[in-house]
Amino acid sequence: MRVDVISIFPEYFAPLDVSLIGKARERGILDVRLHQLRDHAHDVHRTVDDTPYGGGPGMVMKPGPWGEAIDAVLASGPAEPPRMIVPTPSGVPFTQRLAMEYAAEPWLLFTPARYEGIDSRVMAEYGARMRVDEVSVGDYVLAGGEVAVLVMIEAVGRLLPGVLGNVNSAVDDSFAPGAMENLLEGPVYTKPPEWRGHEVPEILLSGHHGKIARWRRDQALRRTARNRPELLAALDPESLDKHDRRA
Ligand SMILES: COc1cccc(COC(=O)c2cn[nH]c2)c1
Repeated sequence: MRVDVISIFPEYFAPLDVSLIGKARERGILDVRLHQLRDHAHDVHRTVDDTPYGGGPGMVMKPGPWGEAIDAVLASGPAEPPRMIVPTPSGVPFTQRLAMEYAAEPWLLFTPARYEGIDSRVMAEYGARMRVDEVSVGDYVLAGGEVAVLVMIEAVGRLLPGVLGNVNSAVDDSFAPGAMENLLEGPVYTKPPEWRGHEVPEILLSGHHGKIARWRRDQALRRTARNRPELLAALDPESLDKHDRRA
């Protein structure tokens, strides 16, 4: 997969050189290319923002530099354009399902904004010839979209074949489509069996896989009911068996 990122702070993406994503890049599974937006702002101050039409606080990112930067990326790749992803609080929610959809794409282009956002004509211009998604990683406002891009690249990158050692861990993710979809992960434990007076739940040491699966599902239901009750409401009642209703 090829991933292009245009930003005025390319140094924000240094974390993509380490760990899981770093290794995926070394192994050629992921090809991440960073571009400095200011290289496409040609005034003496390399200005990328200006005051908003219609007034209001803050600054808006100018269309000119973005247009030139995006054109340069498109010209450097295959004829089939990338999916363009604009991180914004005003976007559709970024979910595991969307991460899986992106993981199937050959080419992604991330355009993280600073200030109050990008002149809307940029999305209109490119939306005419490719998929442009405005995506939110949460209901809060960041100073810029760079951190949101790191979140999405990590969530997508870990799904690429060969990136995660244990392929099951991605399939078993909470929020991954399937039996446990929309349930939060329950508690996890490892050695030692007793730590500072805290014991590991007996059931997990029993080797009885049926009971262990049942216990884990109960724990997932309890945690979901406590932390994300709205996810339970979304659960299809059919997917809850008679045991669940008791939990
Ligand atoms: C494109 O317009 C804007 C405007 C304001 C901030 C940002 C940066 O993104 C976020 O703050 C964000 C992304 N998901 N959740 C929060 C982009």
